[in-house]
Formats: sequence, C-alpha cells, structure tokens
Amino acid sequence: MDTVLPVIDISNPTAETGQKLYEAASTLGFVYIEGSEFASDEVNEMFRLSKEFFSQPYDEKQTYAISEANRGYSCMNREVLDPTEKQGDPKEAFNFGQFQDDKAVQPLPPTFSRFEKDLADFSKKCHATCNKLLDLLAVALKIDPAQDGAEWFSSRHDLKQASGSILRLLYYPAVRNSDDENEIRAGAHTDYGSMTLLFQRAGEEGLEVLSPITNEWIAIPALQAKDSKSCPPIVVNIADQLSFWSASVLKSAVHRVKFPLHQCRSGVDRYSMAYFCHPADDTLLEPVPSPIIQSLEGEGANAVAKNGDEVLTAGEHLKRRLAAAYSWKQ
Ligand SMILES: O=C(O)CCC(=O)C(=O)O
Ligand SMILES: [Fe+2]
Repeated sequence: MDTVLPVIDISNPTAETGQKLYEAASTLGFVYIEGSEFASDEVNEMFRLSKEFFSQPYDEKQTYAISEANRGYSCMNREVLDPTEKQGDPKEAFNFGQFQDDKAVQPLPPTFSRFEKDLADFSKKCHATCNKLLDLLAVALKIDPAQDGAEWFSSRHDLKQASGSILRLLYYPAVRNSDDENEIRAGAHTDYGSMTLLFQRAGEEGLEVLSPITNEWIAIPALQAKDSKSCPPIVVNIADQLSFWSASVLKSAVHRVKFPLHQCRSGVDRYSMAYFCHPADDTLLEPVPSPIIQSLEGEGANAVAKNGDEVLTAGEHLKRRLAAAYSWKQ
C-alpha cells in the first residue's frame, strides 16, 4: 500500500539512519520502522492474548478497572482523548505499567498472568527499541557529548526508575449499522510521553495523522511485512515530551482513529497495540543541550512544559493529561 510516511530500516543504524529519522520526526512526527527485533510470531501472540481478553464478559474485565496509576482495563466510552468531545471513545483498552523483574506491578486477569513473562519481554523490547531511536535522535540533534551526548534521552529512560511507560492493548469493536463515515473511534489527540510505537493489523485500518504542514488528515495504513518471519513495519510517533525537550523542533502530531465505512459495514473489529515510552517521572522537561535547539529564537525556544515559572517534570505532565482524559480529581 502506498504511504506518504517513510519506512526506515533500523537494523544497522548509521548517522544517515538518524538523519532520516530526524527529518521525519521534525516534519510529520510520524514514521514507520522496519528491521526491528520483533518477530511476527511474538506480535501475533500479543494480538491473540488481546483478543482473548476483550472477548470476555464486561464484569470480568471490569474487575481490573483502570486506576489513577493508569493501569488496568478502560471500558467502552471511558476515555475522552479529545477534550472537545462530550462522549468517550467507543473503544476498550488494557494498560500494563512497567514490569519489575518480569512481574507485573498490578493485578492481572488469568489470560495475561499465564503469559506474564512474554508480556514483560514484549514491553522491555518496546522500551529498548524506543531507546535505540532516541539515541539516533540525540546524535542528529548534536547533543553536547560532555552532557550525555547520544545517551541524553536514553539515560533518562532507565527502566529501573519509575515512569509512566505503558504497554496498551486496544480494541475497537465494529459498529455494523453505522452509516457515519466520520465516526471517530479515538478522538484527536497528541500522545503524552516521549515517543509511541504502534502495532496495527492489515485490514483493520483507521489511524490518521493531522499533518502539521498541510493541516490535512493523512491515513496511516498497516503495511505488509517484508518476509514471513519479520513483523510488519511499526508506526513510530513523536509525543509531547520530546516536543517540549526539543522546543517543538520534533513534532508531536495530532492523530485519531476513524473507522472506514466499508469496514464498519463488513463488521471488522480493529485491534492495535501501543507502547507509550516515558522518561523517568522526575525528569525535567526543559530544552536539551543541542546547538540546533539553542540557536532557535522566539516561540519555539519557549515551548517548554511550564507550571507558572516552574518547568514541569515528566510525571507532573502525565498526571495532568490523564486527569483530563479520565476526569480524575487532581
Ligand atoms: O489504535 C490506534 O491506532 C491509535 C491509538 C492511539 O493513538 C492512542 O491510544 O494514543
Ligand atoms: Fe495516540
């Protein structure tokens, strides 16, 4: 399928790979990666677990209802990603927080507890993939080698420290009698962390990005894998915290999920999986020591997450965004 987003092979990354990633990250903020360490079997296995979990009765799933720590099950219409919408998104989700010593730090339903180690491995692999991409971006941003250089971002994403990183399984049930082509399944939003990996399946389309350049919605289709062993290209998008850190040079683009009409009518559900990669909670969201960013003047350089005069930490920023999406009291 044709796509306007580049597909970047990260199997043997060079400075040129980093430059391509930087170009995509600073224009649309969305890109596909291939040559990752994910095999098609392990991704399919995660989708199988997801399907098994969401097919269970509401009461069973609701036993694991989402907490303010952002872990657990979010039922239909629970989350409002676009605060201008009155109704919640017609989707379900299950969030896994960071695993510790391969154990979940939250109660798991039997479907997942039987595969706890696989889930922990998958989550860790997502995090390692993000750190690899973050190192490439740090090099492209020419971050001062005397101040962590290539590891500037990844050293702030150490899995041993508490963070908002979440592995999320998503389920958008088909609406067979819907005639509304504009029906939105996940409201327009930007992601809260530093970057997001998104796994989607062919034939279950709907993801769109609002181009920061043309202001038009662009479809982000599921692409085919290059061979039967590899997983299909993974969508990567820049999220708010990388945008704050880079004084908006890296774009946290607005995106949403629609349900293409022909798929609603044929009764196709959509399953997707996201890994929201976050820095450690106490990380300050101030501009990074990069000559590219320091040379900016005006508005861009001021795009820092602030609370009055105080620069926010990653943890504070996340708490605010979650409170808005789930109406938690602050
Ligand atoms: O399911 C998708 O394709 C996207 C979900 C998403 O954007 C999100 O949960 O932040
Ligand atoms: Fe998103």
